[in-house]
Amino acid sequence: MAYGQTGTGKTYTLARLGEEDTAARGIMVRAMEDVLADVLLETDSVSVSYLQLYMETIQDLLNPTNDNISIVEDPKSGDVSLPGATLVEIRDQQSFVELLRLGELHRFAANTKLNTESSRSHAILMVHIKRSIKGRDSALSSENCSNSHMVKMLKPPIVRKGKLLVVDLAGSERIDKSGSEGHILEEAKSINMSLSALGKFINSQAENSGHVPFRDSKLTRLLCDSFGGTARSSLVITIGPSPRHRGETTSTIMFGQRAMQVENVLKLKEEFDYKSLSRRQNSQLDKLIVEHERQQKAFEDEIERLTIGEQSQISDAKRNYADALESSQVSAVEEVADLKEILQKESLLRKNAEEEVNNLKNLVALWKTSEESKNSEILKLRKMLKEEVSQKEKLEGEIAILQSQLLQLSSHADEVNGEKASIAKLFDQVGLHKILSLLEAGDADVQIHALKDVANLAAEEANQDKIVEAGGLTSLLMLLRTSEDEAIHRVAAGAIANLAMNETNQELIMTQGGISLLSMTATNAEDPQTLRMVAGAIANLCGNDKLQTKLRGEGGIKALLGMVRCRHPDVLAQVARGVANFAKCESRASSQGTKKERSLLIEDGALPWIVQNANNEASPIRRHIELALCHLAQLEVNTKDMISGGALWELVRISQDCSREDIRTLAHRTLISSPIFVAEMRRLRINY
Ligand SMILES: Nc1ncnc2c1ncn2[C@@H]1O[C@H](COP(=O)(O)OP(=O)(O)OP(=O)(O)O)[C@@H](O)[C@H]1O
Repeated sequence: MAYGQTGTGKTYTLARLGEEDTAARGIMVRAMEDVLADVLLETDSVSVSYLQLYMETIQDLLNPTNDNISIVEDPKSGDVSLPGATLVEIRDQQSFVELLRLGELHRFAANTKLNTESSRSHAILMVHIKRSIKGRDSALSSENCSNSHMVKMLKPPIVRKGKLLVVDLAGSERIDKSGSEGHILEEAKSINMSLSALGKFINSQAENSGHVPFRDSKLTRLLCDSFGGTARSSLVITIGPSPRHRGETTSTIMFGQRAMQVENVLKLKEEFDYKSLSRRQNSQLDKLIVEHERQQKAFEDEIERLTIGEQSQISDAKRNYADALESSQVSAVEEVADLKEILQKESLLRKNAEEEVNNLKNLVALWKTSEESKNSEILKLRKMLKEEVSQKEKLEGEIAILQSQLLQLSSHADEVNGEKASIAKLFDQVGLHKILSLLEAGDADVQIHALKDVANLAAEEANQDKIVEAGGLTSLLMLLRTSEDEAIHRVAAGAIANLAMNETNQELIMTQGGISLLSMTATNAEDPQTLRMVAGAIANLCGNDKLQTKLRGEGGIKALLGMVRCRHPDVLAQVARGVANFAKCESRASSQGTKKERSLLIEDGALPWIVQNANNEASPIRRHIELALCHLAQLEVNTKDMISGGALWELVRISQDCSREDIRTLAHRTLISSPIFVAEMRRLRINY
């Protein structure tokens, strides 16, 4: 606030704009520069009113038509405000300077109207500064919408306020000195009155008196919250250096001295910013509404989605239930049918079981009735058994005596070696049945002696039928089958060979499996005499026209030919005899027209051995083989094999060199009767 005599530089000090020279800037411009330098656009606001107080009337320098602005005092805080004054928000220094220029222009126009260069009014620049205090109400900016945050939002933000008054007081001068009168006088009185009231106001504050008379003028009413108290106050006093203004100067200095005694206690002014709170709450509410609508929409979508899913599941469950119900009904029907079938089977089984039980009951009854008769029969049988046992003991005694006699006779028979009279005597004395029964004796010596006797008996044709009828053949074959003694095999085979001379016996031997047993014995035997007996038996069988196929089929031919492994001439002679017998039968069958196939001997691979032994040194062998070749040559189907096997040369030799004339003739006749042999001999240039 500038106080001083008219024309001493108050306006110069406060209101100069200093546009051309920054050093000439007044306090108003400099103060605004300081304010704007600290302003934060986000939180702070700076707004300005520019007024003048003239004749106790407050006029708006920013809007001259607004010329009677009333003062409002807050009874609680004591704050003074001018709600009717134009309030312009300042963003930068330039706009403020423009505003000051506009205000000065209006003030200058008023002074001109009054025909004075002097300022006859108090010019008042009011700068309002507000700053929102952050941090204390940070919750208000939260985007969250929880209840706890909502509670915090009810607490309004704080706004810190400041007010700067720059007052260019009208000049103080003594009325008498200025010599004014009329309106000027009234004007001067008004100025003096207000300055006087200001002086009293300052005095009372300087003296710290309980009563501060600020209602005496509008100037003090305007300044009551800005000078002293909680405000910081600065007073510029201006004086005129001329001695003639000594009194004014003294008065001005004394005014200043009093003002210096005013004490002030600075206090921050803060208040709740309910407007900001309301704006923020509205904004927050809008966001909450949007969020709520979004969540509502999401909830409805989720409900719809779940409903669709549930409906799908319900329809699936219904369908599955229907399927399950249908399949369970089908399976139930099938199960009932199965159970019925099982029940029928069980009923049938039960019925059968009941019948079985009845049958068993009947059998038990029968058994009980027949038990007594059986018991008596058992007693009878036991009695018979007892008699049989005593009879058996008696017979065993007889057998022992006979065995003794037999041994004596047998040794005697061996001594006379083949005397038929002795054998016949034996036959008559002992009896065939008893001799055959000794074949089963446990004593090996008795057994072999009995066997030799049977073999000797079988050598005579008269005895053969009797031996067979008495079961001798069966016993002999049994010995081949069961005995492991080769001597027994040899004698038994000899006996069988003797019996095999008879055509009827030959068939019996075959029927009772004799071929297999003889073949088995031939395979296992090593002794040439055993082989000779076996070969002799088979050779006899080979002479039976009816048994050709069966003999060969049961392995008889192979067994016969297999025995040539033993090179003993007696064995080979029997083999050759068998081959000749077999070939003779085939030849006979061929001439009768019952055989047309190739010889079974050739089939079984006998030809090479026959050709090889056709000129054997041993005459029995050679003779049988020569006969065999002649018989084989009788079959036209054998000729090719015989030619390729070298038999033709042997036949030619036989027909020319054989010692027996009948064989020579047979060979010759055979050769010339075969066109194939004739053609081959011609091809080979054999001069025949
Ligand atoms: N320090 C100064 N240097 C130069 N000139 C000055 C100085 N102070 C004031 N003046 C000049 O004196 C004249 C009057 O000054 P100014 O108008 O500021 O006085 P005032 O105290 O405001 O007068 P009033 O009370 O009548 O309005 C002006 O022309 C001004 O330029």
